Amino acid sequence: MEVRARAPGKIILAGEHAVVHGSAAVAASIDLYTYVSLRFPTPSDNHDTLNLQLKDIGLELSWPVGRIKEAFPESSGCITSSPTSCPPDTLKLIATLVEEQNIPEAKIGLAAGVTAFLWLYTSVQGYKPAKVVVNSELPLGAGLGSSAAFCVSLAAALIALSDSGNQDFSREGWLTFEDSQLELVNKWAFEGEKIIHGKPSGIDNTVSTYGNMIKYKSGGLARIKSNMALKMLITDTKVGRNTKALVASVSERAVRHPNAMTAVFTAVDSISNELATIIQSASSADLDIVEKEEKVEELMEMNQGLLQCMGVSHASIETVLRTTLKYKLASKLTGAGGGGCVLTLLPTLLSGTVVDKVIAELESCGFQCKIAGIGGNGLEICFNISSS
Ligand SMILES: Nc1ncnc2c1ncn2[C@@H]1O[C@H](COP(=O)(O)OP(=O)(O)OP(=O)(O)O)[C@@H](O)[C@H]1O
Ligand SMILES: C[C@@](O)(CCO)CC(=O)[O-]
Ligand SMILES: [Mg+2]
Repeated sequence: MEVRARAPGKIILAGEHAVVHGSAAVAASIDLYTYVSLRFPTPSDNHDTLNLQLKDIGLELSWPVGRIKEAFPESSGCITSSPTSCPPDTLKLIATLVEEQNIPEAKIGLAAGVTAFLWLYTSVQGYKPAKVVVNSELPLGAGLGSSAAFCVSLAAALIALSDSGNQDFSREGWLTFEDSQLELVNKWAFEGEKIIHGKPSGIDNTVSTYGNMIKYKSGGLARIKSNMALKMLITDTKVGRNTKALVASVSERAVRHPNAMTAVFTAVDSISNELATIIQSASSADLDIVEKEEKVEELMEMNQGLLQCMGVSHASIETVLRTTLKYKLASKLTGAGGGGCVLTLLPTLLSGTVVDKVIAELESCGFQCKIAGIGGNGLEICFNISSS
């Protein structure tokens, strides 16, 4: 028996970072997925290892289950239904298990993801031997929510094959979870995100779990029904960054300048709320659509200015902004910033020739552009009985 889970990445249209400090943010899923496959060996396989293959980085890690039990004997694998944070002592014990794998220095940023894997795996499945394979269509660490898609798809695969999973394995194709299970997956994924991000708001795992478009504020989620065909160009600056460090740097700035930063976060809150209202409002004529797009562009520019105030822009992001502005197009960073990806709104009436030109100019700077589908399905799972 094998289960596969897939969870989408995301773009944040407004409100990143400020959402960590209580402001509203607007996010949408994109049609790029992370896939996790989970398979338990049959008794005749005689395997007693937990094997993790991270295909995107060409890394295969393996732990004898006895070694995991010895390192942290308290995990029972029966707490599936009550997601809990990894206690600091356990985090240290897991860190030794990760260190023993001698992950190459160049890939050390991945250690947090592996730690999150071990916490989620042992919490839901205990010390069962298994083979877990991860691969993704998302760039890792580029602002498109790869960490959340990783945690959501992993939590879903683990829960689907847990004793309380209640799944009908004979159903075929990609399936959705029931609401109660989606909620459970989302909570476990949030615990994984805490290990990777330090202090996540929960927006990334929530939009990856539920898909579509959401407005999110301090744990509260409102689904948005878009009345606009938003077309976004996503430019990956290819400058690597780390969400945990960027989130921490904004918090430090907020401690140094509490009044100014509170004003910045309040302004972002208003931008996100206005953006959500515009996206949801009905439009009748072409003119109306143009007006709405112009407002969205202006709000994106204002949000970008405030992200600069927070200190999370980057020279590469500024290059994208300058380049797209030459074509009168508005852009903002998406996700944690510091490099990573930038969004540019492509208005409905923009000619294909202009789109081609702007992409060519951005790519001549060494950036990579794509137009992703926005607002599709969230988490889905698929069973493969024949591989038992
Ligand atoms: N497919 C994957 N395989 C292994 N590890 C992954 C994978 N996807 C994400 N990760 C883990 O997530 C980390 C990247 O998360 P990070 O939060 O820094 O960036 P992001 O989620 O892509 O961007 P953002 O949080 O700004 O949306 C990686 O270093 C790794 O630990
Ligand atoms: C930077 C941030 O706001 C979004 C990262 O995609 C962090 C978070 O909300 O967890
Ligand atoms: Mg992340």
